[in-house]
Amino acid sequence: MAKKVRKSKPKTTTKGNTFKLSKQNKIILGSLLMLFSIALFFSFVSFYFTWQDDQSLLTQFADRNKEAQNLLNKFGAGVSHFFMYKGFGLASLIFPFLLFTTGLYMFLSMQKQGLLKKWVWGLLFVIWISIALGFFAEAQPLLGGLVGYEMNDFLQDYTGKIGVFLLLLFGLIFILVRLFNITPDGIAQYFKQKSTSLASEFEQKSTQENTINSEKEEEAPVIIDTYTHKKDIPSLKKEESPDSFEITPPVAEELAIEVEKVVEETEETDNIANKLVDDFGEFDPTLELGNYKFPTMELLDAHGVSGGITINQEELEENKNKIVDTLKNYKIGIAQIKATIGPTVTLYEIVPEAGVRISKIKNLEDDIALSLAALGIRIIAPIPGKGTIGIEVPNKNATIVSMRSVIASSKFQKAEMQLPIAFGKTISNETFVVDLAKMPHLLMAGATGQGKSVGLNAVLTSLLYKKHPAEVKFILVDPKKVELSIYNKIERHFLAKLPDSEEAIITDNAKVINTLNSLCIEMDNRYELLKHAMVRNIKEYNEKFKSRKLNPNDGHKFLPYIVLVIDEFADLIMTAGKEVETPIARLAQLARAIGIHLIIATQRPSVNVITGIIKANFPARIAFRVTSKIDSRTILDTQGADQLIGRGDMLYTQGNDVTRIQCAFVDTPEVAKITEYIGSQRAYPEAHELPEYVGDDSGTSIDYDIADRDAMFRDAAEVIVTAQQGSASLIQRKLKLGYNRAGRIVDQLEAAGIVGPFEGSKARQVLVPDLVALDQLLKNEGS
Ligand SMILES: Nc1ncnc2c1ncn2[C@@H]1O[C@H](COP(=O)(O)OP(=O)(O)OP(=O)(O)O)[C@@H](O)[C@H]1O
Repeated sequence: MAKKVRKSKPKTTTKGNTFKLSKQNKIILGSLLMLFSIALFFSFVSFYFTWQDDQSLLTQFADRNKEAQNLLNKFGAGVSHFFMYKGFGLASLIFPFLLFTTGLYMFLSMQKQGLLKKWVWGLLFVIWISIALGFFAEAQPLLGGLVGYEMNDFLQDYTGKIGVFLLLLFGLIFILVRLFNITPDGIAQYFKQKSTSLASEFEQKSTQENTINSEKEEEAPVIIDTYTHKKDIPSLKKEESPDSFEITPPVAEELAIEVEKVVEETEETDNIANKLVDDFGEFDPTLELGNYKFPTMELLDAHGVSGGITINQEELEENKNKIVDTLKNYKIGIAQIKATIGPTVTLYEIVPEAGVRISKIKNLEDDIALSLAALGIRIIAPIPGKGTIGIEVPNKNATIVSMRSVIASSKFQKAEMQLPIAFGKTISNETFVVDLAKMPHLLMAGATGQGKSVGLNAVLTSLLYKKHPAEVKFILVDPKKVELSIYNKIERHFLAKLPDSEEAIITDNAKVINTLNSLCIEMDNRYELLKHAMVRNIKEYNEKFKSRKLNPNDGHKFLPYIVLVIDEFADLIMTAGKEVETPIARLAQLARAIGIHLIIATQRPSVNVITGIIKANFPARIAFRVTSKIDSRTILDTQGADQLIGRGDMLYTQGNDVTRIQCAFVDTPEVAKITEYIGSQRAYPEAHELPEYVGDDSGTSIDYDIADRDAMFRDAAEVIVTAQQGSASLIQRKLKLGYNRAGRIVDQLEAAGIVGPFEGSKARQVLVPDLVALDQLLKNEGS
């Protein structure tokens, strides 16, 4: 990981409009500015003494024989002439100071907030001084420069000398009040303070004198009354002692309170993260395959469709008449009729005459369909949110919606989604794009030969066109063994698999169970990471990781989305039943936040395949044509899928609304070309590895044979003894093992007498004090 960090090239990054420099560049630029400002300062100062001599030189810069008197020679003479003579005169001296400060800010990487203020005030000063000098030292135009002279000239033309004077005075007041915070109150306060301090000084002096006097008086002889024997205490007693002198504090009103600005402390982790981002730029997960090229549009076929949909006027008229006549038979008058032509069906929207109840039309749905005598008619009464009645009539010549056209659509290209999928086109010919991450899982059903596999390919193709291999991984389950095998070529780019499996595409049902359980472990691990990172979902987690706020040494890493595709779910449920259903249900319930999404396709949408628990967790569903109304209800909870015309004609629902879509068509050779294109590029060393899962049948008996011990047994024992903490998660982390395997090793450690028995939530006690004792124990065991 550290390697990757070092590799990340950009020293400067542009993020939005902010321009960030690396620390080294700041030092370089800062020192350049400081040195330049010093050069400017010297040339400006020497300009005052040399300008007359150098004036003739200004037109002869190219002549190398001529030398200027300015300390910085021709450069100094030229720049100074520009700034001082043609510019602001003496006030130009402020520029080197501003530049020097800017350089210093950069050099020390200080916060930039105060700098802008300095520049604004600096420029105001420059203008004010230049005008003021132009006004008061009219005889010496060099002091105010050309700007000062011209501005004075201009202002005097309009306001006269007095006007300019008043304007200058106002400028001075403005600067004094705003910049130095000098107010009449402040001045009064200042004099008051002065007078009080003078008074107290005076008092102090007089106190000193008093004490001297009293000392003197104390020395005076005490006169004792011979009659009363009372000491005649000198009159001093009656006088107030100087100690009782009261200093009246200034009245609160007169005190101007100055509020110190609270400087917000920034969190240290942020600082470190910001520094890392400054130095290395944001973490780029795609860097390892930095040269990866997304598949091009040429790989997809247009399927003979060049333009949009052709409108067959005759057909439109014919269908309209049929609808009007049919409805007339049922005594339903039509006030208005409108047609929207889609790729496979045309939607006729009808506004019935006033007084016709929509429920009447709804009841006649089947009869109307029969009268229209066409396959695939669907009546929507009323169209949700419109109050019209829709009758979908299939076009005589359906237009194929090519994958190329939907991928090329700006809706898909501009989609700012996490996992955008272009399914096809709606009835109004709009490209239909949805976010798989929002679904968050998808159920697809349809009778055989109606377009499921094409639909799955459309989903996968959409993701391949939009996502980098670092961002998404697929787990493909294909019991039919042939449908998804073309994706083998992108194994090391886009596929994820179990550690020891050879094939990345899973065709064996037993392996599916292991994979699903492994995904559950991955889910738990990811939740653990999210918890430590204190974020709620994968998007926030990855953003935090990219901005280098999460330390890879704590196990944090960039998390790709994982999309699990199961092509024939019915087959799986029939053979594995609960063993498959339980992890699927768990994943479906919990995996959405951590970026694991399921796509399940099935031919047989019966209730024992799509069980209640699965349905409850798959709100997004797609139905291709099915054979019965019951099947349609099983998938969509409504009928309609039985009236589709097949060949990619589908209904999509994500909650209540049902949308009719013509699925985009992508043929197997096209997919092969895409996978070939991706597969021929540089890849990761191997497919993305899922956590290891060892099935329960491997047994967890406590009587382990020494020979049956796990290969990592000794390493695990050393980890446990060194840390003196008997926990499976420690082994898991340190040795990068799956949860189950680590659990099994802990059992073996218990059997070997290295750790104590299970103690509930507490870690097990470690019975071996150190590595020497462990070595001894294992040696004795062997002998
Ligand atoms: N979107 C589409 N546009 C045009 N034709 C399509 C579309 N989808 C499918 N078809 C046609 O239907 C045929 C069967 O499609 P597909 O192989 O996807 O069916 P399926 O439902 O997966 O069948 P099975 O379950 O037997 O595998 C395709 O070969 C193609 O000719």
